[in-house]
Amino acid sequence: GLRSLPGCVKFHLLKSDFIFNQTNVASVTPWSAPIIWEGTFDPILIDSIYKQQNLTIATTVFALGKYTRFVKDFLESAEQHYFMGENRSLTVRKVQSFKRWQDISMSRMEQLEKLIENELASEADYIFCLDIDTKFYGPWGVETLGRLVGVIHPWLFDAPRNRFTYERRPESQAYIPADEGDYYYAGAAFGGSLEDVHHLTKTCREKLHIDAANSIEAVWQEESHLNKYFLLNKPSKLLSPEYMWRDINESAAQIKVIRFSNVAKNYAEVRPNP
Ligand SMILES: CC(=O)N[C@H]1[C@@H](OP(=O)(O)OP(=O)(O)OC[C@H]2O[C@@H](n3ccc(=O)[nH]c3=O)[C@H](O)[C@@H]2O)O[C@H](CO)[C@H](O)[C@@H]1O
Ligand SMILES: [Mn+2]
Repeated sequence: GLRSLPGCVKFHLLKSDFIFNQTNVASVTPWSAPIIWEGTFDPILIDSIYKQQNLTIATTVFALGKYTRFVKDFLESAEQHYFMGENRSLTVRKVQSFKRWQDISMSRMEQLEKLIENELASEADYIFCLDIDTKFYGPWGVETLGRLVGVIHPWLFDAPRNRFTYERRPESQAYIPADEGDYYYAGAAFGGSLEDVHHLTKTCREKLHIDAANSIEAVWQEESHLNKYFLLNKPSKLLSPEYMWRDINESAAQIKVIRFSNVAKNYAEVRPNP
């Protein structure tokens, strides 16, 4: 039997298949936040834990101009894969639009900040803010919930840090120096508690306004500011690129399941400006 020695740690080996499925990807950040990949969680167990909490999850998408064409597939695929089997309701509202797609994309931060303040903070427990030129192909469930959640960008998940497309001009509020940064996060999906996402959107809105006043626009608009925010405010959970993939027809060895993906689009045709 085991002798109990002073200062001796007993290891309990809890062996279960799903823990050992995924071997070639990091499933934890250097600040000890989980990175969610297929095989790092038991969907049935985690469902049963969250079921008892009776949570409400708000999800926002913007569809302005020709991007309304993406709404149908987004919603129909969400019905099938996004928090499967739960009650849903849909609210549509008019928002201000802009002439440049960059302004539409960036303005989401301020619109979200106000929407959370005025309504969602009292109505939901968690929120996800997603791009509309997207579609669900696999399960997205309670394993994604956390205080502050970022998604690793599908183009840069296996790239070295020096290739990350952070804003590199010190004049911008989104500036990240060459030797800093943890991951490159997608602008197309982020989430968390209403309080944390409110702080995120408020901070990004403030920084976007300062940049605008200084006549500088970050290289990837609000995505650059989101990356700066996540550098200074570490996400409590990261989602792997399974949760924001490039295109359904592309593959990578690390991606066992595509859950949510960009839809291929003709940029010149769908956007109001280059
Ligand atoms: C995969 C990913 O991380 N995508 C990001 C990337 O390019 P994307 O090419 O994904 O940007 P995009 O053209 O999808 O625009 C972002 C979003 O703005 C909305 N929209 C845009 C234009 C328009 O005419 N009507 C409209 O409704 C719509 O919700 C769209 O999903 O960089 C953008 C900022 O540079 C955003 O951070 C996107 O989230
Ligand atoms: Mn997009």
